[in-house]
Amino acid sequence: CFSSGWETLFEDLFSDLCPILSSTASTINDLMDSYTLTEEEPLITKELVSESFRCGRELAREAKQRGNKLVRHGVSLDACSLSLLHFFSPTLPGDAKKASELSNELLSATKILQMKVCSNSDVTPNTFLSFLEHSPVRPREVHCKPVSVSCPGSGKYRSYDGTCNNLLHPAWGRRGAPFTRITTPRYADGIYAMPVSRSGRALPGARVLSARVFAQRPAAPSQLHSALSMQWGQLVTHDMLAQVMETTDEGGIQCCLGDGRDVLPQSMLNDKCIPICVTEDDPFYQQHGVKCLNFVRSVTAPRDDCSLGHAEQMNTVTSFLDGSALYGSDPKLASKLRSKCGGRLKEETRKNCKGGFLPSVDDKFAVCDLRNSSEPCYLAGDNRINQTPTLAALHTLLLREHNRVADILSDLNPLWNDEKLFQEARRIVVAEIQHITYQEWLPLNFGESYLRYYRISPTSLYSRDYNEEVNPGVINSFGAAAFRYMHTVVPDTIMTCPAAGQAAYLHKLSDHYFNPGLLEVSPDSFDELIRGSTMNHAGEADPHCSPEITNLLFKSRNPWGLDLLAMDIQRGRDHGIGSYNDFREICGLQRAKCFQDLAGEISQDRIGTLASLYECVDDVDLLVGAALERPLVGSALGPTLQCVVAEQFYRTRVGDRYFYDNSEMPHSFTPEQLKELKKASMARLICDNSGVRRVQRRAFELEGAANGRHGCDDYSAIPAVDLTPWKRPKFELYD
Ligand code: HEM
Ligand SMILES: [Ca+2]
Repeated sequence: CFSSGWETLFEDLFSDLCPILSSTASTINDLMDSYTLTEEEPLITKELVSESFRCGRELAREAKQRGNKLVRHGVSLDACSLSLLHFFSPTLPGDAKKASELSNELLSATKILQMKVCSNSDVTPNTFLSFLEHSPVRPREVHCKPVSVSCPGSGKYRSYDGTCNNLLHPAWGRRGAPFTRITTPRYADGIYAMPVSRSGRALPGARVLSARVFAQRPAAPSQLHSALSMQWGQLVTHDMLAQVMETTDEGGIQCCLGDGRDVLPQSMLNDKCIPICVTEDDPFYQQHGVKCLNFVRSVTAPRDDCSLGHAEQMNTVTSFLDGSALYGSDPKLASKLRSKCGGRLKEETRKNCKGGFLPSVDDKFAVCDLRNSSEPCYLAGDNRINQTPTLAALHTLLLREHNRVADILSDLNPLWNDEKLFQEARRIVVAEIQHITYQEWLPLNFGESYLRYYRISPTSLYSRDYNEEVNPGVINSFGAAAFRYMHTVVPDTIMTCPAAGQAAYLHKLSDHYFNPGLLEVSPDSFDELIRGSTMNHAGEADPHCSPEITNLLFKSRNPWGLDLLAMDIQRGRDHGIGSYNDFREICGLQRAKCFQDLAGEISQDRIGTLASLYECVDDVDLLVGAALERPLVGSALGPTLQCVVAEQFYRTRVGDRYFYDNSEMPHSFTPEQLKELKKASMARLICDNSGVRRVQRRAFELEGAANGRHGCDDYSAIPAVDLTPWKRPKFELYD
């Protein structure tokens, strides 16, 4: 198939996989020359698959070496670049890095095989990919780990990395798993190339969409939700998913000239770069002469069986809502976070402060944006911990809760050792996180009656809904599009409030990215920050965002920053998320044939905006189209986003064997214990773990006539979880 006209195939290959790899063309030529097919042979032979894999491996390795070489020649993010902050959080552990490299090899192999097969027959690229989905093709040379997960032990407690939750499919939901999908991906070549419009032309730029759709009006404050509700949402996100960007062995990848003046020339561009272009008439960036925002593709993961096929991105944390942001998603980090005494997590004490603080990270300047080394920078189970002070404060609250629970358990059962105390405290805190999320946070944000109707929130004391056929893995479109709509509720300020009745301070969010110093300005700072988040308004859930995130994200000391909404749109494309129309269809709405068909869900002026930006209704990105839908009653979301978000939280509950209210499992809580756990609330977490003494009963909602403040000692208003049911008979060590 490569004997005639294959030079043009290589042009395609290079533009899709490694656009600037022309230097390696000769290597590929040699490799391809060895391909010959006879009429009698089947279209995809074992030899052909092996050759494609060998060739794909070669290509991927050359691309990697080229990336490293570019860095050695000075194409790298400099130490004070704000784009570097975007890379602060994600670092890939060794095993994940290996998996990502294998995935790049498999993707290149798939591309080569596709080109080979399609140019040699009348098979279309899409038919080829459907064939691969239905009859997995796996190169013999590949060695896959996940298939060999073994599950020893009684399994009373969750593993750290999520393996063995599902005994039939022990790899489901694990750290490092590929995201799952509910629609066909929209890659231009069906495999990995960035999507284009129906006509084949480029889609509208992500920044143009962000500026025209999301930033065209100032964001309004919510009249119902407190900033704490937004913060819990981000914590839930960080528990369930983390995509990380590709890096070279030397560090973050640079795609723009240092000061954002332009995209790097092709010859200097890493093939994982997908920079966000800024137009000359940009309402904000034009005054700073910025034309390029650094952006890099997400790390991909091989399929569980290492077969060929389209790209699937890697979830680097456990998909379960299992406290992994607090405890870590891998045993090594989990062990580092433990004090190994009394079942406690490591904490640091501060002069004149009663409560503990998260431990300090080893290399503060590598992950925080500090002025000097005396400022705090924390270590937690999730490496995005230092992104904002309110996120760090919520982590601290949970750390304190774990240690509080461990201390009480230790008093109740003095013979329990560190391991038993730790695992039981972890089990209780994870149950509290699940309860607060499913009974308090989800209903408030997405509508109580809807969630009950679709059995997303459990209704009776125990539930018997665990289903081992339900994959708890995070759906790609949930993480790379739908749930990111909640970026619209990020307020532009952080509030600290000395005490009820005293004047509160508002701090600009953009002055505090990657610097959690606000927690420790004075001995009362932590309490002031927690009190402030219960009093500050979240943003309204409408398609308008704060400039603090659309112009000034991670700005550090610069006059401009990144644009989170543009990043969300670009990320959706990077992950090949299906179009808005694809999702309308699977969510039970009519597929629109023209823009006007959207009128049932989207107002006329917003349809006009979409039509002015996109060539064709099929081109509309999921996040952009769905964000413009009228919200459902009681929910922040319109029908399409609601469908994706609800599907995810259904899977997260029903696909988790350890979900806190599952009955009839060896690890189920007793009825007395479960009744206590169901008293957990955000307000009680605050009361038990901070110096805040008065708080509204429903802390995710602002204080109001129907949600007055109560003293923390008012246990009928803010019930406490009584841990007495965990007391075991004196001589029973472990059950
Ligand atoms: C101050 C508040 C927040 C900031 C600064 C922030 C920032 C970010 C950043 C920088 C990313 C990565 C973008 C990329 O590279 O693609 C991200 C991803 C994401 N955010 Fe937020 N976010 C905030 C709040 C929230 C909230 C409240 C939610 C939901 C309730 C949320 C949901 C998500 C989701 C689902 C992702 C994708 C995560 C992943 O794939 O790793 N974020 N956010
Ligand atoms: Ca998790």
